[in-house]
Amino acid sequence: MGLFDRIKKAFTGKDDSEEKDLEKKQNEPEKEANQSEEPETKVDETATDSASEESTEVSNPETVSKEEPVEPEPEVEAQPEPVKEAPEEKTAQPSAEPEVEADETEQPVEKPVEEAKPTVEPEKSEPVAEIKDTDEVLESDETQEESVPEESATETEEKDDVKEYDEGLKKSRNSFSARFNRFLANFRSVDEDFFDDLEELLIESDVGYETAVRISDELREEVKLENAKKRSDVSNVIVKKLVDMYGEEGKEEDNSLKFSTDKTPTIFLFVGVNGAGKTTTIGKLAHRYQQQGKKVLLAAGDTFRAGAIEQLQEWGKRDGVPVQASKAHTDPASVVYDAVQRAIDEDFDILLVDTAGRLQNKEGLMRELEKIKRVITRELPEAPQEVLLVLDGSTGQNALSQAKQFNETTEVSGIVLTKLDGSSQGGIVLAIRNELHIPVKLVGLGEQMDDLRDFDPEKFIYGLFKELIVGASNK
Ligand SMILES: Nc1nc2c(ncn2[C@@H]2O[C@H](COP(=O)(O)OP(=O)(O)OP(=O)(O)O)[C@@H](O)[C@H]2O)c(=O)[nH]1
Repeated sequence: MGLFDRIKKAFTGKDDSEEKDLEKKQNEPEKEANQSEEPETKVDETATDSASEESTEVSNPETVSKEEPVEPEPEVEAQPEPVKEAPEEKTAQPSAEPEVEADETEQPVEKPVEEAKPTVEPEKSEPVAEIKDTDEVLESDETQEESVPEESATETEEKDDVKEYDEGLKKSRNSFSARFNRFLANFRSVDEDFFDDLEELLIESDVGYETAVRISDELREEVKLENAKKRSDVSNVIVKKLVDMYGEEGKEEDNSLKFSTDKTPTIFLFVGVNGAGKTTTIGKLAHRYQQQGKKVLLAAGDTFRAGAIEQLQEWGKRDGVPVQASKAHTDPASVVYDAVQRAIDEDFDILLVDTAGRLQNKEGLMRELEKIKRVITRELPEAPQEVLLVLDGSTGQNALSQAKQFNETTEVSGIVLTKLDGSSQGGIVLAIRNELHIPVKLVGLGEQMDDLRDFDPEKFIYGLFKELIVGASNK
């Protein structure tokens, strides 16, 4: 079962693959009859697993004859399908986008404070289902009901997670849904223009140029293969393809954070350009580990900017955790050295290291980050357990090029994608996967302490495509 079917089953209780089988069986005699006239449609070897699995299934003519008659097809030229919660108007962009990498001299970074909390409108009563591991999802509902007499803490967290993804990604979702529906509204037939427009839609959604072309090429085959002609079928094939692709690309990916395997402190080094959200992410993570009863220390390694030290100290106060800091413009490597020593001597569990997002030039910054890393590894050979690159998800392709630059010089082990509660185009996750192969490990879904989540691809995809997935089941 592909990711699309799994997610749909988990959230709607419907299994699209079963419906598909049924439809296939119903259409089989028709196809057989046509085979004598038309050359066989070639199955693209690159087509996704779901499509090829389906296409290889052998239908049983006996079963077919017992099934219900084929539903009448709605008109191709029908009005665009109404899609729930997908307002046509563009959702507001954060008015003050942090100028990444821009000025070399001016310090203050404009912060999109206006975006503070996403306006959490009451969601339509969509049942918040839990996304489980593949195997669990495949289990029957009865099994789950029987074995869960009371809700465990993990389950409550899971539900909170789904809710947070759902609410946090609302703007991104609406923005993508609106584009997608505009695209479908222009749908007349599946021709070259259609695929050109589709490519454009995908590029606008930040999946990256190469990925957009690839998806659109694969869809050419799939639309043909599925014999999709009406708008709802075409829409279904596209959404399914996108969702399955998120799953496909991330199959080998390990999204979990690594911790020290002995008694020495775990060290996470945070890198990324100004305003991406490093300090905020450190503050949120410190809160999380502090709540878990861990002893947390923060290191103010951004000595380039006095404000950055104060900002981290503010978070330290809020979280109730100590901050190792020095005066502005001291060597950040020495601050980090002191912090590592302190973490070892005072038995801290976790040390979170903030770094500068900008120096006079890129080479200087990269050299500084290397030096900081060397200092850490010299003291604790297995540390840092993570070098986390923080990227502002709402900056789209800009985030991707930053990631490429950082990755060339610093060995990045994971990505923190922040501000996904703004109008990001979730496609950036796909672009990062396809072009960088670095796992996203954490996502920022707001500015508050609790608005940080471990990256869960399935919940993310549900948050991003909810209406389209649910809508696809109601076709
Ligand atoms: N909406 C939203 N805002 C965020 C998120 N993460 C960070 N921010 C905001 O982004 C702005 C910049 O965050 P910082 O943590 O200061 O970024 P930084 O990378 O440390 O920047 P420098 O300290 O200048 O290097 C702040 O206003 C944060 O509140 C998020 O997930 N969602």
